[in-house]
Amino acid sequence: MQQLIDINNSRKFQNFYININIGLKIQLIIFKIKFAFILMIKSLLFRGSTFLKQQFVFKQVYRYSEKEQLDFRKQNLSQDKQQQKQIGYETNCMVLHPIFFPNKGPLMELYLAEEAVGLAKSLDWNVQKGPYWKEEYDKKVIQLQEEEQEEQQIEHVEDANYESKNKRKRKNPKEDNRPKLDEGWQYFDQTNIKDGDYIYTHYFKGTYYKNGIIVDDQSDTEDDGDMFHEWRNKILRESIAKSSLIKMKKIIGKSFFTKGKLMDIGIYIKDNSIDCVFINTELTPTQHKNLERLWTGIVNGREDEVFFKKNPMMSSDTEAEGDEPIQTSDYDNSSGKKIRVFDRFTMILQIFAKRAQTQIARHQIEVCFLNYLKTKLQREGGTTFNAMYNIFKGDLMTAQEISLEVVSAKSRAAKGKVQGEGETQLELQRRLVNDKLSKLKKELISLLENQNFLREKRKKQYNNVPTIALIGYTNAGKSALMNALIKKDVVESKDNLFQTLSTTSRKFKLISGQQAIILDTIGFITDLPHELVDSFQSTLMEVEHADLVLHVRDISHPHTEDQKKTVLKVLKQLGFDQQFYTNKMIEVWNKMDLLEENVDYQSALKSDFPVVPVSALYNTNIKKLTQILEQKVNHLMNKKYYTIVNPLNTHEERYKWLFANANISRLENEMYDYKQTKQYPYGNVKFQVLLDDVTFRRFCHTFNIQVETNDNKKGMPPKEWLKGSESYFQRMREQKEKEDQNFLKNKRED
Ligand SMILES: Nc1nc2c(ncn2[C@@H]2O[C@H](COP(=O)(O)OP(=O)(O)OP(=O)(O)O)[C@@H](O)[C@H]2O)c(=O)[nH]1
Ligand SMILES: [Mg+2]
Repeated sequence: MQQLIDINNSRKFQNFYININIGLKIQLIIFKIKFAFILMIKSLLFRGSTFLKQQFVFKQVYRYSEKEQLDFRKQNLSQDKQQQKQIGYETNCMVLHPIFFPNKGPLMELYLAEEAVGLAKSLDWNVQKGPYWKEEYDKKVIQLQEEEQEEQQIEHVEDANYESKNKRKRKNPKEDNRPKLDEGWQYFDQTNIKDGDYIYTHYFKGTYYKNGIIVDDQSDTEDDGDMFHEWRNKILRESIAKSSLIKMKKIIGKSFFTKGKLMDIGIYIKDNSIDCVFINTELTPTQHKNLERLWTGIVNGREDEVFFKKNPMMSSDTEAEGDEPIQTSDYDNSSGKKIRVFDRFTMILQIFAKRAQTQIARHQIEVCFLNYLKTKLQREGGTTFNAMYNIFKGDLMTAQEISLEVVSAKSRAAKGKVQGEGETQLELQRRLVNDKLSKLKKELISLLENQNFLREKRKKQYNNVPTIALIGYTNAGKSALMNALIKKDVVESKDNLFQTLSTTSRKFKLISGQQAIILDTIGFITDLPHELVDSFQSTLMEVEHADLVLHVRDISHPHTEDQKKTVLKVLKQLGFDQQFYTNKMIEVWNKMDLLEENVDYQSALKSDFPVVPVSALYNTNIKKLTQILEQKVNHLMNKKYYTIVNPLNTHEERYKWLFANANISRLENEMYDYKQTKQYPYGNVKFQVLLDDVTFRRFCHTFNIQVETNDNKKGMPPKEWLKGSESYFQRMREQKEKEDQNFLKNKRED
């Protein structure tokens, strides 16, 4: 029994034991599952929180509304200005123009140096004289100038009276020996200016009245009238440019300059309290970084730490012993004054970033900046971003955004909150740059599509309104010419490189009263960094669709021919074909008032393109230019004067149709005849009207009317223009014939 009981007990116990065992196992499994679940939830929560945090930070970075984005630059600009005023701080810049072998010739190099000074002035910086004054170089320039003068004198000896005649002519304009000009053309003469003309001068704008100018208050800006401004004073400007020339016998890979030059410049920077150095070439990221570090070191009295003996391990075939400055690894550059270095790209991009107003222009510049930053980050690494951020922080949204995000990521990492993500700072920067780049590119495409759509719509709506685009080298006077043509001060014209950055369009009336649209565009420059060519392309898209293109040239500029070549080269780079130039282009020779000799009209008219010499500042030949525009536009759009006879009873209806559908503002030579005839029982009206043939046919079709056409040659282009394009086609024909002959000859020889 006991056994039984025992057995029972043991069974019970066994059962009990088994039950417990199973329960425990189940509980253990449940516990394990619970544990795993908790772990999963925990990790999910953790990941979620970091994700949320990222999202939050991301949102925090993109917290700017559209309006705030647009206001962003304005705020920064005003803050910068206030800060500058408070501490009386202005940027002291030194320009260096390196001359490599083979150089472009002394005069050209000097001109490029002058242009570099102009770029620095465009940012309103004080430009200091550079440390290099090469007498030998200067002598060459003088020698060349003397040679030129001698050549001119030899030419003039042939006409012994030339000089004296010329002097007399200038003293007494009444006794005019200059060749007579065709009707409408003018020599530049202050006496051409009439009361009521609107005048633009370097220092103010206003209406000419009784030998004086009534100054336009609005034009009287803060810095106007500063005659001692180094950029406006030609002699000062030239001397600064000359002192900035540096002959480069060799280029050092790491630091660009040799050790000796680096020391010289560094000491000069220190002695002259210079804040930044603009080197007019493209620097590699390493050169850029090293130059900043080395000069900052010298300025802060740590030159001994900056240089030490050449490292024997570093071999170099091309560089002389001791030329390469090598930085000590523990060299600390964080305290003291910081010297900034800019190259051509960072300089031009800065100007663009400061000036761009429209949303498209701002997007283009941000994209350009990010593309540049991307390649720099790839080649150099994390520290590049700080250097770039310092330059662009006030002007570019993306620079600000990336910096904010990097800083917040750093602080998160410092608190140990996002450990394990495994993303280094450089990777984070690269990711951010790529993300923002693709986002901005998408936005830019949609903005451009929208612009295209609007342009097409406008084109359909105003299909008979001609578009005239102004293009040309920067500072040639495009904006001044636009103001002169419209007779209003609509765009800012200043003695600054890249004053205009985005395309501005305005309507104005041609001589016949027909409306035209005029476009002011961004100026071109020699050696435009290739990264910026893309942003030029979309800015100039409007030009491609223009009916007529005015190439505005500063004809008084000593390098006007080089500037012309640059403009044509950039146009070619941008994909404009030869057809574009031969059919649409007129050359406007601006600033003729600054020429020492009068324009030789006969030779001007022999040029390949039709030429119109003007002075936008003094309104010389502006009226003639509008006449020429009218003629050329009429020719290109096939517009003619039609003489139309309307029966009097239907005249009102047809008259209204013409005003609504044709681009006209008046009927010409209207003659009412009230005589009742068989053909016109209520009398008739005869008039002339300027129409393109499509509108004319539409008019005939709508009213089923009889017309007499009278080609009175008002809309025909001057003969010289046809000559211009003829000579081009002639040349092309000759070239083709030559090629054919060569081809045949080669074949025969074979
Ligand atoms: N003497 C003289 N100066 C002129 C004439 N036309 C323009 N200028 C001056 O040339 C400078 C540049 O003129 P802008 O109209 O700004 O030139 P731009 O081609 O629009 O220049 P960007 O917009 O910078 O490309 C200004 O200081 C003008 O006053 C002219 O016919 N004669
Ligand atoms: Mg302009």
